[in-house]
Amino acid sequence: MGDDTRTRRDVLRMGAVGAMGVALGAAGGVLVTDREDPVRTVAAEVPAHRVDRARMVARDIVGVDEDGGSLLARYQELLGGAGPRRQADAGEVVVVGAGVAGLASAWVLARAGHRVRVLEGADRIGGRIRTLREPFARTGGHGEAGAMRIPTSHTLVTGVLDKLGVATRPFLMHHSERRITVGDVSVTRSEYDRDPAPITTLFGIGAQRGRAILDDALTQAGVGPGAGVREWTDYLARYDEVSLREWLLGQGNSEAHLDYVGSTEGLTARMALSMTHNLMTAYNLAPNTDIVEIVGGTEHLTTALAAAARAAGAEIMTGAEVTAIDGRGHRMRVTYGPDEVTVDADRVLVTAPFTLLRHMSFAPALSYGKRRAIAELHYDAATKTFLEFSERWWPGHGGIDVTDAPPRLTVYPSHPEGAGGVVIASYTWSDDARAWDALPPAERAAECLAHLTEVHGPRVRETWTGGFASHSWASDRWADGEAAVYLPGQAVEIGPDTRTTEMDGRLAFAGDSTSTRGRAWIEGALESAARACRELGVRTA
Ligand SMILES: Cc1cc2nc3c(=O)[nH]c(=O)nc-3n(C[C@H](O)[C@H](O)[C@H](O)COP(=O)(O)OP(=O)(O)OC[C@H]3O[C@@H](n4cnc5c(N)ncnc54)[C@H](O)[C@@H]3O)c2cc1C
Repeated sequence: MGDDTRTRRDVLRMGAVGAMGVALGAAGGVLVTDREDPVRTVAAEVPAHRVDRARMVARDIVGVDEDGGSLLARYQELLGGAGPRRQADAGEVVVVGAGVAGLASAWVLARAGHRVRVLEGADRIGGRIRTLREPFARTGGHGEAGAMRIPTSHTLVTGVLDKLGVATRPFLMHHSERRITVGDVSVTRSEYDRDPAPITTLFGIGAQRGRAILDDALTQAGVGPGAGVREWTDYLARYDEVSLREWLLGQGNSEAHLDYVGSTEGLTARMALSMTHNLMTAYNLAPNTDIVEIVGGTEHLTTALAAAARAAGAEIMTGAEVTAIDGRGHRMRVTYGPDEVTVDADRVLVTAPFTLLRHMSFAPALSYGKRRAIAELHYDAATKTFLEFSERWWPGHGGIDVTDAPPRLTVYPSHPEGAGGVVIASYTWSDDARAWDALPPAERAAECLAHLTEVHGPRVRETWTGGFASHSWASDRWADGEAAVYLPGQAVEIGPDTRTTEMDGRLAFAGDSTSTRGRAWIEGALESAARACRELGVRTA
C-alpha cells in the first residue's frame, strides 16, 4: 500500500482516537503520535521530499522566507508602503493579463524604471473583478459578479486601497433575520441559533449547529490563525491529501452530519475538495475578522490600479490575447492579438489563470512541474445570479440566506441602494454551479425568483423590477473557472510549481492561483504580484 492509503487510514482513525499530535521525525519523515493514547503511536513515514515541499508551502502560507524573515512585510512595503526603488538593470517587460495581479505588477515595475506593456485578452480590464451596473439602471444598484468582500486581515489589499485612496465600508456577513431553509422547513438565523432542532431533526442528528461541527473539525487540524511553519509543515505533509469529507468522517461524524453541514454551510459541492482549501477559507473568514467592501463597487480597485500604472508609464492594451511566448532568443518574443503581432521584451510576467495557459504555446517547453500545474491544477466553478428589486422586502441590510435548494446562498446588499437594491439571489460553487450553467441566464433568474418567492412570500415577485444578470465563471472565456481550489494533495504536489520562474528567470508567473494563503482572494493576487516583481529584480526603496 502506498503513502496515500496510510494517510487516509490515519485520518479515518482520528474519529476513534481523538486529536493527534504530529511531529517531524529525525529522518525527515513524519512521526504521528496520538496525544490521548501514546501507546497507540502511529509511526507513518512520509517521504523526505514530501516534507520539503510541505515546508515550502507552509512558508508561503505563513509568509516567511527560508530564514524566517517576513515576506509579507516586504510585500507590504513594495505595494502599500515606500514602493520600489529604481532598478539598475531595468528593461522592457510584457505583463500578460490586466486583472489585479497584472495591474499591480505593472504599477510596481513601471515605478522601478521598466518600460511596461500590459497585454489583456478581453476587451475590458479587471479579470475576476467585475462590477455589473447596466442591467440595474432602474435602481442604480450594482452586482459583483466576482470579488465582493475583503477581510481586513488582508493587509496587502487594505494597504493598496489606502495608498490609492479607494474607500471601503463594512460588508455585513451576518443578520439575525436571514433564513436557513432545508426542504420545506425555514427558520431565521436567530431562531436557529436558539434551537437548531427543527433543522437537525431533518437529518436525524442531535441539536448542534453546523458551524460548530465544522469549526471543531477544523480546530483538530492544529493550524489555526496563530500556526507557524512547523505546524503547517506537519499538517500538510500528513494530511494535504485528505478531502473535507474524509476529514469530517475522520472526526467521528456520520454521513448525515456531513449532509447537514453541507446544507447549512453551503458546502455540499465542496466536500470532495481538499481539506487544506477549507482550512484556508476558515483562516481567511475567521468569525472575528472584520469584512469590508469597496464603496461603489470592487472595480474601483482595478480602475485605480490601472490609472496608477498608466501614470507611472505603463501601457495597457485590451483585445490583445497572448498566444505564444518564445524565450529561445536573446530576448523574449511575445505573440498577441488576432493579427499575431510580436513584441520583444527582456522579461515576461504571466498572470492569466492556469486553465487558460493550456491555450498558450511556450518555447522552449516549460519545466515538467509547470506543465503539470497547467494541465492539472483544479479550478472550481462559480455562478452568481442577480435580481433587482424596487423595494426592500428583506429586513435590515446584509447577511446571507442558506438553503439546500439549488440557489444555495442568497446575499443581501450591506448598504441601502435607494428604496430597493440588487440581491445575489444565488451564489453557487462546484457542481452546484455547473447545474445552473446549463440554463440560459433568464431561466436561472426565473428559478431564483420562484425560490425566493416561496421562502419570503409574494412581495418578492411584486417588487422585482425585471432586472437580472447571471455570470458563470466556468464558462467565462477569460477565466475558465472561479479560482484554483485545490483537489486533495494539490497544495503540496502542485502548489510550489505554480510559483517557479522559467526560461532562466526571464519568465515569471503571478495571479492568485500561485499563492497558497491568498488563493481565490484579491490578497493572493497582490501577494503574487509582489513576489513576482521581486523575482524580476525589483527591490523596495
Ligand atoms: C465568483 C467569485 C467571487 C470572488 N469573491 C472574492 C471576494 O469576495 N474577495 C476576494 O478578495 N476575492 C474574491 N474572488 C477572487 C478574486 O476575484 C481573484 O482572486 C482576483 O481577482 C484574481 O486576480 P488575478 O489578477 O490573479 O486574475 P484575473 O483577475 O483572472 O486576471 C487575469 C487576466 O488575464 C487575462 N487573460 C487570460 N488569458 C489571457 C491571454 N492569453 N492573454 C492576455 N490576457 C489574458 C484575463 O482576461 C484576466 O483579465 C472571487 C472570485 C470569483 C470568481
